[in-house]
Amino acid sequence: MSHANQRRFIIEPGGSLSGDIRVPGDKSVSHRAVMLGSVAEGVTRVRGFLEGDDAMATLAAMRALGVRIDGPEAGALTIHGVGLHGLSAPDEPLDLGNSGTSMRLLTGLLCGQRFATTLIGDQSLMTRPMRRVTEPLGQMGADIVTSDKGTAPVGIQPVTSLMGIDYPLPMASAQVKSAVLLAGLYARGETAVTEPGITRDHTERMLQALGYPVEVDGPRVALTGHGRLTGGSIQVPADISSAAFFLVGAAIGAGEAVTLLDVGLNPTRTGVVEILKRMGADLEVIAKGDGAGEPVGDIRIQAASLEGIEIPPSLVPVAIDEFPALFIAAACARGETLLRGAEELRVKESDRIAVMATGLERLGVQVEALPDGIRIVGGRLGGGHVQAKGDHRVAMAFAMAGLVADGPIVIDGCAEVDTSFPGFAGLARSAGLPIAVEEQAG
Ligand SMILES: O=C(O)C1=C[C@@H](OP(=O)(O)O)[C@@H](O)[C@H](O)C1
Ligand SMILES: C=C(OP(=O)(O)O)C(=O)O
Repeated sequence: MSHANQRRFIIEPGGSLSGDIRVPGDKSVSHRAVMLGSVAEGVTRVRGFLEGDDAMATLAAMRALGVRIDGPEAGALTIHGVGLHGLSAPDEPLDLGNSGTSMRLLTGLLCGQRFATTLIGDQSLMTRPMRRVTEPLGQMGADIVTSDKGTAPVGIQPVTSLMGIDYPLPMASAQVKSAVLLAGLYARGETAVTEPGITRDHTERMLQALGYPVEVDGPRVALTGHGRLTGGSIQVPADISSAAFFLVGAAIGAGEAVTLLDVGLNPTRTGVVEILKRMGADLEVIAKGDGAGEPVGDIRIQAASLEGIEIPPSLVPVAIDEFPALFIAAACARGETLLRGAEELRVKESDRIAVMATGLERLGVQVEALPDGIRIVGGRLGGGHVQAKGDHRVAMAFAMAGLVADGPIVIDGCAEVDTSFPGFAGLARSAGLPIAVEEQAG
């Protein structure tokens, strides 16, 4: 899971994107499909599963917890669900690699079990904050230990029961919301979470799609423990967070139109579309329907001259993973772009404000990192050597900058791209990005 190898991307100038592009399956939906399919009764068939390291870490964890899962084969999985009470103790700590979603959601799912589990991860994951989940889960009666700093290893001790809580989320986090709701499946009475801003609602949608009643009342989501999930079919849409790199690449470049196919259009994820539109992007969304509670469609986009904007705070949580890509769009826009209220970016796989600001400066962009955001003044992008610091989204964002830079861009620390977007470089090359990959044994 952790990448001993170093990977470098080199992007030569002069590329442009065109054509139809199908990016891999949605990472958030893939995690939830494996977790919920595992604790459902009967068989769940998943299609479009993301075969990236993060979702594969969740899959390996559920197997280690005694669930039989066939596949993945070309994105197809068959999960032989064991029911809410059918998981068994793993033989060793569960290694969740680079994946915050796996660690936080599994802490919720596993804290009401009658066996102990330890969760670990790679260097980046072992520094990410876990108290945000252990605190509310502790209020429910869970027995969880972290390091003094509130980081992994997460040691979960068995308990005989959990109690429901009514929890106001202190930050807009779908991972915390989901962890509490998953623990709520094992709790007495009602478990409710109220969010301060809209966050992705895949957990709620998938619980409902598998027959578990969930009550949604504005920002409050509630469920009652000890019900049943029933296995079903889950079609995972293409990941809008992966599509975002191509949306930005097409918007800033000089190519023809690009169409991103069968992308998940859940309104809790489409902030990137709204922000690009506000910046003046020429894009069209073609809705196609709904698969297991998740809306899907195509997004067609072509180059346009972009304007800097002030990003409305309400769009921050619904575009949270797309900011590295959006910062590249801002660097190519006319005028200034200002992002505030996005302090969560500092606790992702890297400190995305600091790492992006440093890289943009390297490319000659005028940028000011703020405690909770960034100010970017658009202009010409030069070539240069930047560090992705092992952050997949930073690596892919800077790769797209290569479409407009006037010299080559060299990006180090790109191996983790495989966590969310295996095959990124090949797909980007076939769409028109002159990207070369160098692997070095680390
Ligand atoms: O629930 C999820 O699947 C995710 C929630 C977000 O994290 P936070 O809950 O920390 O905002 C997001 O950044 C992450 O990539 C995936
Ligand atoms: C923040 C991300 O993921 P996670 O929290 O699961 O590591 C991401 O994919 O951008």
